[in-house]
Amino acid sequence: MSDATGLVVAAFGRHCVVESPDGARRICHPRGKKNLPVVGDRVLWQGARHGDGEGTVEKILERRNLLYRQDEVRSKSFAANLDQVLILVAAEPTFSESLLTRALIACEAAGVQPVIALNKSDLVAPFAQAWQRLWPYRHMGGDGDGAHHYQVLPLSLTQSAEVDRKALTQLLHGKTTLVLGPSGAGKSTLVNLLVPGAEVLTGELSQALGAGRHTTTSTTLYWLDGARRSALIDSPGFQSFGLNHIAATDLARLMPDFALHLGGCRFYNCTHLHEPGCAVLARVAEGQDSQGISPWRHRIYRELFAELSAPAY
Ligand SMILES: Nc1nc2c(ncn2[C@@H]2O[C@H](COP(=O)(O)OP(=O)(O)OP(=O)(O)O)[C@@H](O)[C@H]2O)c(=O)[nH]1
Ligand SMILES: [Zn+2]
Repeated sequence: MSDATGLVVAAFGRHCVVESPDGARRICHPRGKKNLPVVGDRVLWQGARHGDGEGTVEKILERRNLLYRQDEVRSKSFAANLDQVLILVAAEPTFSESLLTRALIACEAAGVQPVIALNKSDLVAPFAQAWQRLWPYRHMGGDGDGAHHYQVLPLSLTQSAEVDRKALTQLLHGKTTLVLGPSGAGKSTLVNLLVPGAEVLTGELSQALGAGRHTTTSTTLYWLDGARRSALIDSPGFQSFGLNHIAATDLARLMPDFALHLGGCRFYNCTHLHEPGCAVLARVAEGQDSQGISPWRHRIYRELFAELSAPAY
């Protein structure tokens, strides 16, 4: 029997669900222990000989990109072959700027475009404050054409559902988008708004996969259109976001507000922590300057630099 192609649309531990081009789905198991398939992977698979309807993933086709985090002890892949990542935070609970920055750096390192959404604009005062905290992200890398800033989308998923659905549908059109966000920001609300019946679908998948198996975490791909061109990938929340796969000396290049000034330091191997003649340090200041670097961002950089320079043990 020759191998067929398919797309991984769900992953639960070591098992995954592979969708064929005709839309049929089946549970598949990876061949080896290494190189587990992740959601978004294009794979070659084969049906089992004994005909229980399940299959085996024979090969993972070359990935365009892979977004993952690398904590001290383990690596956690989010998904592969992404066009963009939607990072959903909210006015409340207050989001961690460090986690946001880490997610953005991981996106830059993977070569995937991040978009930030700030939910709960109906909570007027906390929203205004959060929107202000996001000022550097809305302007970093300079203003004007070709500037490398991040799109920041205000949302109120429960109060202006229809308006938000339109904006999001446009943003996600024709793309494969991973949604990341801390618990409580409104990720389930967003998925259910865009994919009516998502909960039922996930329930069915978990049940099919869960029979006699331990299923805890899951990542699921949902199609947003009948033509199956726009996809939304939902993955479990996270409390930490390790970047141990990134070298400390690469951090500045992956932070657009720092990257803007990299040619200007006196020393070619400047760490932008303490050196005289550092063009990055010269731009660290309070206030609204699209060429500037907020003290918060520099503090996060300093922490990350220390974390990634520490010897592994
Ligand atoms: N005020 C307000 N509340 C919202 C909005 N969107 C979601 N919520 C509420 O925020 C809470 C968290 O929303 P969820 O969608 O469950 O968030 P989640 O990110 O999936 O959180 P977990 O399930 O913990 O991962 C719920 O009580 C929602 O009703 C919004 O636009 N405004
Ligand atoms: Zn420097």
